Amino acid sequence: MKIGYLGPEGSYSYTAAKCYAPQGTLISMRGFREIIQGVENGTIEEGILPIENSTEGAVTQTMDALMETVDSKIKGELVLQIRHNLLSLGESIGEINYVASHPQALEQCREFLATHYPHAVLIPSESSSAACQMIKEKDQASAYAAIANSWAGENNGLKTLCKDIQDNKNNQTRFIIIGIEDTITTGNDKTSIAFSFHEDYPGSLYGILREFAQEKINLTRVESRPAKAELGKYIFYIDFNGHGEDQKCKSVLERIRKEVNKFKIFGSYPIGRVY
Ligand SMILES: O=C(O)C(=O)Cc1ccccc1
Repeated sequence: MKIGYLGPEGSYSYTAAKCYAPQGTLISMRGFREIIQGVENGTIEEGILPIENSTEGAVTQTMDALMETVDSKIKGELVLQIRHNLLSLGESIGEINYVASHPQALEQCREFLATHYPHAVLIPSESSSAACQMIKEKDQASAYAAIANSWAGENNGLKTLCKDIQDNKNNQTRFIIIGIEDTITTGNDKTSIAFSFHEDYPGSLYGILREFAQEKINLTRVESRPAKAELGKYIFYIDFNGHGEDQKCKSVLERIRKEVNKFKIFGSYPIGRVY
């Protein structure tokens, strides 16, 4: 099984992919869009993408990329406990002037950085492990630090200057697995959908939420994202307990489809575990 992840090796996505498929063939990729495209054109069978974090909320790049999927669906999920470390080729904490990592990781360590490195220049990178590779090649490498896991650091000859620097000790990221095939009901599933309204009217969103309430279907996540057409237009994202093929969910989805303008079912999948 070929599984695409945001590489290079040692990223948090790599760790998540290892947890999901210890025997899988992991393929390093450069971005979330490439992973989805890879699944859709068959160069990889599955892809793993971070979708939300307990501190920072939605991974908006993934949310937006999901709206563009054609054949691929969410087929699974897992939650990864994430501990960030400050890594450098140098050994002195005081010398650091630049801190590089994936924007999500920089955000999750915002207070730590503001307290200890208020003057450091933050360098957003493609991934935490790409940041490790990049800083070790700098001329004044001891002025650079990366935020990543220690394994990514060791892989690049970096030392761990500071451990557990995430602002919230219980820092968890949920990853989704995308693939092409439909899943079957397991009895412990979740479904992800998105929709938008043609026009704004009182009670539009309430009407949708009421459908779930009436069937006693539990919502596990509600998000909105700009529709990117004009200010004030949104796409709503909802995750709920149940599989789209369960009779109760199926009839709710059919009713919702009639009430909204754009409607997309991202997939139904077994509720994931925490690693
Ligand atoms: O940069 C990485 O290592 C990633 O896999 C993206 C990411 C960053 C921070 C938390 C979860 C995923």
